[in-house]
Amino acid sequence: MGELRINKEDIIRALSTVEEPDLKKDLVTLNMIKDVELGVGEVRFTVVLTTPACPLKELIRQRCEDAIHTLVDPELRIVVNMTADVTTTAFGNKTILASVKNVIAIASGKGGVGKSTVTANLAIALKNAGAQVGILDADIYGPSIPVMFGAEDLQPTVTVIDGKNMINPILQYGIKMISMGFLVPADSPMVWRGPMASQALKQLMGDVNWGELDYLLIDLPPGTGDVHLTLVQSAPVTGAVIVTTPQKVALADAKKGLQMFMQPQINVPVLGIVENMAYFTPAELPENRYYLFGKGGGKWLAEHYELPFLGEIPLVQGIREAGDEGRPAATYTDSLTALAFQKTAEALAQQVAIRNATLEKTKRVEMTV
Ligand SMILES: Nc1ncnc2c1ncn2[C@@H]1O[C@H](COP(=O)(O)OP(=O)(O)OP(=O)(O)O)[C@@H](O)[C@H]1O
Repeated sequence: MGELRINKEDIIRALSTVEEPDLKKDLVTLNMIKDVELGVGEVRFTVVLTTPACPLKELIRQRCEDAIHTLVDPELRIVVNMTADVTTTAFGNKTILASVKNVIAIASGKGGVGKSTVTANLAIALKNAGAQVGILDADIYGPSIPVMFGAEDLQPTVTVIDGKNMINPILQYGIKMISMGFLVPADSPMVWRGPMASQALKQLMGDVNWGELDYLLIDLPPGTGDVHLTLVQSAPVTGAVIVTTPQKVALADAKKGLQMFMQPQINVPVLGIVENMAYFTPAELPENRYYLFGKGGGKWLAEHYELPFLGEIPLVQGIREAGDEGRPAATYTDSLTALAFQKTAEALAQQVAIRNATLEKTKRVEMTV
């Protein structure tokens, strides 16, 4: 114990044998170990993860403890403080969304597959893990985020910053949010809404006082259209998530959605697929699963395109009711539904971290068309 005269270098050497399972480098090389302090019979240090929603948190902690016990002293008391500093590749000469670390587009090919529901609940799950999260509801054809968060009667306020009018996002359940619904009248004709939508999206990215965010989730309209192009042309998008149901028709449209992001001129990494309404589970029989829309379609799509499968969300009455009540299901943290969203959010945060560690910086898409 104390008389072995352990020093900080011994601890660092031991921790440099612990590999970050996703990033495939050791924790010391990745600069994830901070504040090593030795006391009598005890060592304390901090592990700075790449996301607070890291699904490997406990595994990493265990491996650190094992390495020190094996290589330094089997008796040493170890106190590991796990924190996170969310990574980004978007900083630099970025002017739009300058304080947002990761812009994540949530898309679906087909309408009504639950894209907004998934966006709302992933945001809550990421926030519950400790991240700073915002939602930009860019779904011009049915901006449902305000209703899902019970915010439909709220109006954003404006603050003047450096002589410029900035819109303050609405804060509900710890999520900063803004919606197209606040800017584009829902009853305006479709032909107007198209060009207005692109303009409004630029405004919602550029003129909103977002503050510092780890993740900004953009709820896109279904399909592939002007709003999608405006997004990738105006802001560096970290990656896209495709939401689908297991149904054949939804999968066919989901393919179109993901192919759009994968086009060489657009080249936004697809972070993964979420399968919503994967199976029906009655509240009174949570063990029973009924595959109403077919089984495993989302997983198949992910495998086919060699993309990560982020998770499956059951079809449950509670999710629909929570959405209608204005309080997303993931806020009821002890439910099975919240667990499904938590797992999916962790898988998403993990893919963002891997993407930031391995791929090149996000760029705005330059297009001449
Ligand atoms: N897993 C689920 N379980 C139960 N109901 C769900 C689930 N996912 C979505 N819903 C319900 O399905 C309806 C459509 O969902 P949502 O509005 O999220 O879809 P969307 O894909 O965003 O639609 P849009 O085409 O309007 O953009 C909503 O009433 C929602 O509450």
